[in-house]
Amino acid sequence: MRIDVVTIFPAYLDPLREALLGRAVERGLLEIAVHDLRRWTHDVHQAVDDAPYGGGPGMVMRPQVWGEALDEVLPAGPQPARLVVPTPAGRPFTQTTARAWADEQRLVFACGRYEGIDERVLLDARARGIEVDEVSIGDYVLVGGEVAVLVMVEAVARLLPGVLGNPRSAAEDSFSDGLLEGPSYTRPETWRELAVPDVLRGGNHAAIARWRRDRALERTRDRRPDLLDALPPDALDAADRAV
Ligand SMILES: N#Cc1c(-c2ccc3ccn(Cc4ccc(CN5CCOCC5)cc4)c3c2)n[nH]c1N
Repeated sequence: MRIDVVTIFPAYLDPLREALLGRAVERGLLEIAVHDLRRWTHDVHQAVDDAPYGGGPGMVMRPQVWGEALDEVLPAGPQPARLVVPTPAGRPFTQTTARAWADEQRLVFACGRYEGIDERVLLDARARGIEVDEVSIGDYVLVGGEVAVLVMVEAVARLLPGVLGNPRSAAEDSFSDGLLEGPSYTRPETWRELAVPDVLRGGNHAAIARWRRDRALERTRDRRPDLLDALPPDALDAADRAV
């Protein structure tokens, strides 16, 4: 997979060169290119924004600059590419979204700032046959799209073959069975007079699996009852419903 990110703050994306993602790039499992949007300005001030038509708070990012940038980064023509535009007004970005995008050959992320990008940039991209997803990573307001891109790139990249050391991790993700994962423990057996639950120290794998599912059900019911409501009717058996 190749990922391109267009931003006026390229350094915000430096974390993509670190740790797991950095190693995946070094191993050729993933290509990441970050582009400074100001490269496509032509004025001495490198202006990327202007006042909004119709008035209102803040500034809007100019279509000309974005148009030239995306013409170069995401040229027209038959290519399987998806343009992702983070925005507070976007559809929710979820694990389902991440899984779908993990099958793409190319993802191009457009990081807005100010009050966002002139709508015509998205209309023009769609008119050029490009899939455009406007997505939000959560119900809170950020200052720009860069942090959202870090979140989304990590969520997608960890699903790519070979990126995670243990492929089971992605397969057994929290949300993979529709539930939050329960508590985890490691050595020592007792720490500050707090002991690891006995069941986890025994060898009864069926009992351990049952205990873990019970804790996941309890946690999901307590913290995310909406996930329980979204489960298919046959997702919970009698033992689950007894928790
Ligand atoms: N993903 C994601 C995000 C973002 C996000 C993503 C991309 C950009 C680009 C610019 N911004 C700043 C911004 C703030 C507020 C508003 C709304 N305005 C409407 C008029 O009244 C004032 C407020 C618009 C733009 C961004 C924020 N925030 N939260 C998420 N989950």
